[in-house]
Amino acid sequence: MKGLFSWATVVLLGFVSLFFIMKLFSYFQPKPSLPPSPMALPVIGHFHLIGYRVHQSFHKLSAILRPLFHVMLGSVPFIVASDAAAARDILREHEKCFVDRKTAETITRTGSLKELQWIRKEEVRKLLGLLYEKAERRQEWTSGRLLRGSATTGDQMMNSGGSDDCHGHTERGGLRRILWEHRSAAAQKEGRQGSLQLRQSDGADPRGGRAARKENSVKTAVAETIHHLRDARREIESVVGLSRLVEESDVPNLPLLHTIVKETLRLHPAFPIISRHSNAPCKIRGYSIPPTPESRSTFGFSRRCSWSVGRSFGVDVKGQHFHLLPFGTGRRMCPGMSLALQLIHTTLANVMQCFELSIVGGMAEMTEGHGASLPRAHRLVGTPKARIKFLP
Ligand code: HEM
Repeated sequence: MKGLFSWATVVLLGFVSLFFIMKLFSYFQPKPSLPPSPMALPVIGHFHLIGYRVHQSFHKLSAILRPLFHVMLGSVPFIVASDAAAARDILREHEKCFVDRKTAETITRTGSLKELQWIRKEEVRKLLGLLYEKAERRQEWTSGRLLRGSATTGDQMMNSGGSDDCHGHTERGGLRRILWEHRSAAAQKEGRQGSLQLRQSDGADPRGGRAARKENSVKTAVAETIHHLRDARREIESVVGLSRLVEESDVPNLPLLHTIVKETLRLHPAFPIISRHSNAPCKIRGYSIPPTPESRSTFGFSRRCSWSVGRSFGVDVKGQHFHLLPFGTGRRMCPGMSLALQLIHTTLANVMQCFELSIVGGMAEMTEGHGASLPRAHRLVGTPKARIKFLP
């Protein structure tokens, strides 16, 4: 028993001295000067400061530590940029260091968007058909259930056009086929730019992720729009009239609709945190950023502008203005942006044109839920009343 006790003491002393020797070594190693951070706890780092809604936790920290700070998620440093200038430094000035992300490859070609317009039209009509049905039966509608169909359009476009299945459940359909055909050629190219781009996407289920993002944006836009329906509808009626449905080609002539969508993306970004890995050491604002996982939050700076119905506030959502980056920017920005914007605008315009929507309870509850694609915490439940009937 006595021998066992002395062995345990020797092992324990060994571990303690190893710990102190390692500490001593690390003390003399040159350290990168990371941006400031709040007080960290041993082992867990800053996990105790991060809540369910990670972007909101970053936003709170950025009120004290803006514009650039770091948090330790366990032993992993996360650099967070929380204003437009810092985001610009990272995403434009040092873009080459932050183009990395993990896993699956995806490809996009701008021409395909036009070719596959029929799918989007079909999906929007399906949604309108469902709403007409609900209106006739005087049933309530739940945004989640109604929009699930249209949210799969992106996925259909990725797949459709395959030789044996027009809705393309084959690996070589549609954009996926284009990806297949061009992957090897594109991989050999040095500059991966132009209308054909080789990209990587994050997440274990990228298709589910982007469908959810678009679906959430349409739902939130519907909820936001309900407050500004009358003006938006007047605009649609003066531009398109009452004899036909709004088409994609009408969208550029509907500035109020654009403002509503833009404001929705600003107030409720479908993707509030965009994370990139740094693939090379770089210096930003005097801080040394090591080649480790890095992240920035669009949340802090995307809510600065004020709601302005009726006029666009001169900021675009296509990655040019670092105040508002719902689709990211640069080489790794969202390749589904044009598709998502087309769908959000036309779906919203068609719903506004055809239906009078009222929300059960009177007001839309806009509290944020949690999840990477930021769903709303409460479902939007309402009652549709048909204004004009276009479908048979
Ligand atoms: C409202 C809808 C959407 C929003 C707000 C959105 C937002 C984003 C954002 C912020 C990124 C990261 C960009 C960056 O790091 O700079 C991204 C990446 C991506 N998005 Fe979207 N997205 C939407 C819809 C879609 C759709 C419909 C598709 C496909 C059909 C799509 C496909 C992708 C892919 C493949 C990536 C990864 C790109 C890469 O890593 O290079 N997204 N998206």
